[in-house]
Amino acid sequence: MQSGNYLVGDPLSLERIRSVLTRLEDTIIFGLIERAQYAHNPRMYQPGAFKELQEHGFPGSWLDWFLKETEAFHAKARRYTSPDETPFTENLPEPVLPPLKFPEILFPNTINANPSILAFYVCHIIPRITSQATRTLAASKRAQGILGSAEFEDDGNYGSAATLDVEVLQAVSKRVHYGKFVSESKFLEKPSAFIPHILKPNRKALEDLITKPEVEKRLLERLAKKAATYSQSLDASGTGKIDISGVVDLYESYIIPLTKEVEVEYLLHRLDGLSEDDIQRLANEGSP
Ligand SMILES: O=C(O)C(=O)C[C@]1(C(=O)O)C=C[C@@H](O)C=C1
Repeated sequence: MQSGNYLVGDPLSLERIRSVLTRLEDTIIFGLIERAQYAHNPRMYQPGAFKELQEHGFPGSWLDWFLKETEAFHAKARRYTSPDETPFTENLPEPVLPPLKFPEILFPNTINANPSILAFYVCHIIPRITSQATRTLAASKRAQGILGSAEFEDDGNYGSAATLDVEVLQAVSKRVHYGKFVSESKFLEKPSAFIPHILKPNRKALEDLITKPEVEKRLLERLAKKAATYSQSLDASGTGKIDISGVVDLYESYIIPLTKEVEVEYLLHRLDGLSEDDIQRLANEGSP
């Protein structure tokens, strides 16, 4: 897998976790650059827009269908038995192989941010990153004397575009849900700092504890550099193929805030079902 082997190394070292997040940046940026070659193709995201799918008994959108089919196949190869993978769809088939034994690193939880990821991707990211491809298509259609804005938005490459959408969504999902590992690592570093705000739930205090402004600042700077570099090296014309501020905004407005939401949500449930003695023991662990 492109983003590291979950079974290798200390899974709770913050350094290791951040290196996984950094590698996922590359996967996400490359995926977006590839997706931006194609037009927006809005009908891919509208439930019922393809009568062919409805005829096959599938009521969702073209993208929903791609997610369902891709995840069904990956589930059989036991992708979703791994604690760092979260599917977008439900009722997936059982793996054909016996389960792998994963070390129990995370506190049991049911956090799933995928509905929010899918919504912001479809409503904000896709229209923004494809606007350049749409403009190019519009110019070429205009040169051929074809007018009408619907034409500009749709290049008919539904299979290629949806394949890339699924890849980007899976990478973003993995990245955001890695917030659980970040939280576990930070919690175990100093349980006594978190426990009072979990027992008397205080989201703001927990968010302040997990927030590292200097890490976020470095990340956004690195991201702008990477997007500019990769975009140029992939584009023969040298004009750059992706809206760089769009990539930075994706992280600043959606990916980082959602990762933090996952971190806080995870912490709020970190003591569920533990006895007072267990909690006391945890609280004493981080103390001198
Ligand atoms: O690296 C961390 O400590 C994280 O919690 C991850 C992350 C991020 O999403 O990149 C989120 C919150 C922090 O403010 C910094 C970075």
